[in-house]
Amino acid sequence: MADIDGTLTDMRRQVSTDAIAAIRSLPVPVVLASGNVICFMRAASKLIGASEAMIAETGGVIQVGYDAKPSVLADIEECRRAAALLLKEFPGLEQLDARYRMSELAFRRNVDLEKARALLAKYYPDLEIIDTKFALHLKHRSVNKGTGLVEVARLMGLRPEEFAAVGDSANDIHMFNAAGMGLAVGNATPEIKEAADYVAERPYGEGAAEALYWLARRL
Ligand SMILES: O=C(O)COP(=O)(O)O
Ligand SMILES: [Mg+2]
Repeated sequence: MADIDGTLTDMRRQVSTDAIAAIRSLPVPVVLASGNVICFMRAASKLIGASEAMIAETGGVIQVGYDAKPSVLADIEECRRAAALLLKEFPGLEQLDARYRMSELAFRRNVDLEKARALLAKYYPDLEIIDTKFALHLKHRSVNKGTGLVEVARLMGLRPEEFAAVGDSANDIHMFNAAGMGLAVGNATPEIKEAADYVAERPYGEGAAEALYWLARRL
């Protein structure tokens, strides 16, 4: 399982050719797991050479098979109602690729996160806001990359513990917990490094390649 932004990419979201080469060299399928929308994931998986199983919208959407129908695992309507409240309270808040989202909503990181979280806790306790360092995600607490991994593993006929996960930030913690092994890139947050079995010395895609080659030596 590989996170995309901040793990295979740099902060400009440009993918690392080192990370792509490492993914293609692995003798096991690589499932991309991201906060990105499913149409982006489908194209990214194909171009990178990852498997046909994908986790999008931080576990809210999964798809196994490029031409399969995506499974939407959380109801976006409650997120829409909460977003209307947040947009009223924080007029500068900017939504990201709203048209393509099916289970959660994403925003640019230009809001007072603590105030937004306090408002959400009061009116929408089943929702949370996750900061990935690339975007804020307004999502159901019931789904995450860990629940996505459990479901994708089931569909692939594998156990979640048979997976290793590589990631960088807050929305990767549940997949670290569900997978058998967690690998952090050098730029990962302290929380992710703490939860990892291996912490790469190098950051971003170079760190992902380093971690994946370390993993390959143990397969
Ligand atoms: O969509 C984001 O904000 C981050 O995406 P990621 O899960 O690939 O890091
Ligand atoms: Mg990331």
